[in-house]
Amino acid sequence: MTFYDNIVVAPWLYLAVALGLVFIVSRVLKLVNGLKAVSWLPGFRLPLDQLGPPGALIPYCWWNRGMYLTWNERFTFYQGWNSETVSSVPFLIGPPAIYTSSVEVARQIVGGGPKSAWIKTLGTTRVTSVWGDNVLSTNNPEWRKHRRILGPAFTQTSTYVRLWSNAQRIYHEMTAFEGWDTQDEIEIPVMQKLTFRFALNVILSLGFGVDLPWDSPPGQGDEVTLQEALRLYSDNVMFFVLVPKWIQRLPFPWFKKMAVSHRVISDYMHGQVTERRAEINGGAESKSDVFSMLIQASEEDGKLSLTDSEVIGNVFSLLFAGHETTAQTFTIAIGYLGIYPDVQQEMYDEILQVVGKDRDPVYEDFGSLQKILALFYECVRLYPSGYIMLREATEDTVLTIPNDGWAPGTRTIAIEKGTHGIVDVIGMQLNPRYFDNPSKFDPSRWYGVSSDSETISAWSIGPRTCIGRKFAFVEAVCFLTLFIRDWHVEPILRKGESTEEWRERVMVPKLMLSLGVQDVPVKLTRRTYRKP
Ligand code: HEM
Repeated sequence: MTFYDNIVVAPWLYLAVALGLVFIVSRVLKLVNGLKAVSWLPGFRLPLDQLGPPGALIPYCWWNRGMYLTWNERFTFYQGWNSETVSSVPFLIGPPAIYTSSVEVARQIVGGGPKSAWIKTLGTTRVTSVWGDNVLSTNNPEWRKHRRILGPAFTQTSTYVRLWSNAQRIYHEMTAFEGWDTQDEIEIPVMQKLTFRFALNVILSLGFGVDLPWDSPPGQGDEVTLQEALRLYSDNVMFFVLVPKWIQRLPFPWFKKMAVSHRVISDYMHGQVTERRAEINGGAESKSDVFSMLIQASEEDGKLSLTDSEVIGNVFSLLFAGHETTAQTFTIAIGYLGIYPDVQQEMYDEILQVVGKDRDPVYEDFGSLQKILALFYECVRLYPSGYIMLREATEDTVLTIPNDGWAPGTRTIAIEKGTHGIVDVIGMQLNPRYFDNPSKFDPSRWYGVSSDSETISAWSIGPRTCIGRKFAFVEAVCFLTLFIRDWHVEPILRKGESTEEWRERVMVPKLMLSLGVQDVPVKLTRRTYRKP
């Protein structure tokens, strides 16, 4: 009898080893199938999908790059693979994916027409359709209906004239309520608090027809006012979108407040739809916000009619897509103005030349304030608030990609159904093929570039490009012109800190639904004469 004959192996151990082997084989097969799905395109092989849970939520480390991958590796990622398009094939959880920093490949993934194989993923759709199907959440053919009905609100000059005057009014409300009008020097610890409120009030006024006072009082006791509810909702949109409904119903005081906010908004929105439909059918003149325009359009055109929840869904899609994105970029622009006093002076000089000191800017000045617009483009280029565009192939398809090593020409690769297509907007905006010295902050690179140029790809390209692109341009030029005209910006430095160190501390990205930076602390000094 040998030593080994005395060892008794428990049956469960056989089972565990067998299951372990089956698991390993299944993961190897998953990896091989994933590699086939992307035509063995070079790239990284990590355990998890980097954009879905749990991979996206795990901090950046050697075995998981997560959401921060495209930012943290923005100067090395594509260079490392010697290609503008690379693959990600997870071997534990998640679908195979293609990451691209090429506009030509992006056009095939996000710019496709009705026959495109690429659609928005189920996850993206779920996140953006909490209030009802809408232009942001749907795919063809429903998307065409939403886009056609929402489109006219974004092509009429009257929308932009109203946008300008409302943004101007809200800016003046902000300076009055915040006490800036009576001070010559102001320290602002977190610039985001103001830019977010500004952008929210602008979109609520233009989109919902709700004019929020800058400093609306809170409700009494358990009561939540509409203003408060809208603010709470927009500040905590991720809670409503990502937290399962049964958790939202747990009896914690803050959860209850969120539930009440949701109800207050829902009652208001449904009441408004009924009221506005009745007004329009009764022959009353329709209000001029997007909300009423949607109801009017859907009442007029039977083929394009929207249900109540689709109207509300579309109005909310504007809140969702058009508030945080612009607010983040305004904050970044203010941060950059503080870091680059020469650029700030150049912007101020343009404002003096176009608007002067004695009047407020008007919408007619928009076309002449080219440097301010260029500043906005440059901030979105370096910190694209919509930093990822995610799609899924619904059938086997092909992609034509640039040759490796930045050699001239292209090659075609087969992509299998189920593969994710990730347009890496950060990578695209730093691609040296499109931008000289791409890491340099230089608004002048945009001087003379037409506002419909495809170089401005951070708002997407093709028929599904951002519907609020011009809206963002107009709002930005109005806000930044008023702001730079009135205030000189400096960073608030810590003791012994240099501006460069401030930049390294503050202009560090924070990724959520959109890309922003850490809290931006700035000091403002009045440029203009203060009325006594
Ligand atoms: C800095 C400002 C902004 C940036 C960088 C930005 C960027 C983008 C990007 C990249 C997309 C495409 C997303 C995708 O296809 O996956 C998009 C779509 C969209 N954006 Fe914007 N956006 C901005 C401001 C706005 C504003 C102000 C509004 C509304 C007033 C808005 C409304 C929308 C809507 C509704 C869509 C969906 C369009 C469709 O699918 O047909 N955006 N935006």
